[in-house]
Amino acid sequence: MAGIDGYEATLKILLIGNSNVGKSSLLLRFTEDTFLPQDEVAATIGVDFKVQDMMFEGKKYKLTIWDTAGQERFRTLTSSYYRGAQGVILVYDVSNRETFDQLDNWFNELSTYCTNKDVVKMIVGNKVDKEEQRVISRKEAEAYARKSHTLFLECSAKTRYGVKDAFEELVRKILETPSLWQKKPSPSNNVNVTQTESKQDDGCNC
Ligand SMILES: Nc1nc2c(ncn2[C@@H]2O[C@H](COP(=O)(O)OP(=O)(O)OP(=O)(O)O)[C@@H](O)[C@H]2O)c(=O)[nH]1
Repeated sequence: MAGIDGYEATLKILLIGNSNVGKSSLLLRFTEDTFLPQDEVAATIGVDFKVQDMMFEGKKYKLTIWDTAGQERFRTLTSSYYRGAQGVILVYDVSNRETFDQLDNWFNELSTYCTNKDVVKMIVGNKVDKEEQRVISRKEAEAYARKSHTLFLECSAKTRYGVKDAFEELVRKILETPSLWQKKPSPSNNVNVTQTESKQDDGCNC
C-alpha cells in the first residue's frame, strides 16, 4: 500500500567507480535524458544526488541516486554515502582497462562501508559507443561479474543505450529483496512498505 505521499517506497542507489568513467553522465541521462559535451562536464566534488520517480509494475517509487566523486581527493565522508544504500552501481569505462581493473578496489570499499549483505550490486560498462577503442570485451566483464555474484550491463550515457535498463534492473532486484526496503512492522504500525529518507536508515545496516 502506498504512503500518503503516493510512493510505495524510497530507494537509495549509489554510483561509484573511477573518475571519468561517466557516473555523472549516466545520472544526467537517466534523470534528464541529456548528455553534456566534454567541455561542459565538471568533475564531481564530494557527492551529488538527484531524485527521480520510477513507475514499476503500476506502483510509484522514489529513487534517490547518489553520484560520488571518482577522484580520491574529492572523496570525503565516504562511509556516509553508503549509509542506507539498497543498490550500488559500479561503473567502468569499456575503453579504459585501468577503470575495469580497479573494480576490485571499489568492491573492497563497498564491503568496508556497506555491511548489509543483501545490498544489490551491479557492474556497468559505460561508453560502448566507443566501439573502436573498446579494450574490455563483454565476455571478460560478464565472467568477472559472474565471479563477483553481481548484475552486469553495458551502456552508453552518450547514446542512451542500456541506461534505463540498468536502473530498472537494479530496482527490480531491490524490490525482489524485501529485507532491503520493507520496514519491519511495529506493534503501533502495521503499514510496512512506506519509508521516508530518514526512516530508511533505521532499517538498514549500511
Ligand atoms: N563517448 C562517451 N563519453 C562519455 C560517456 N559518458 C561519459 N562520457 C564522457 O566522459 C567524461 C567523464 O564523464 P563524467 O560523467 O564526468 O564522469 P564521472 O565518472 O562522473 O567523473 P568524476 O565526477 O570525476 O568521478 C566526460 O567528458 C563525458 O562527456 C559515454 O557513454 N560515451
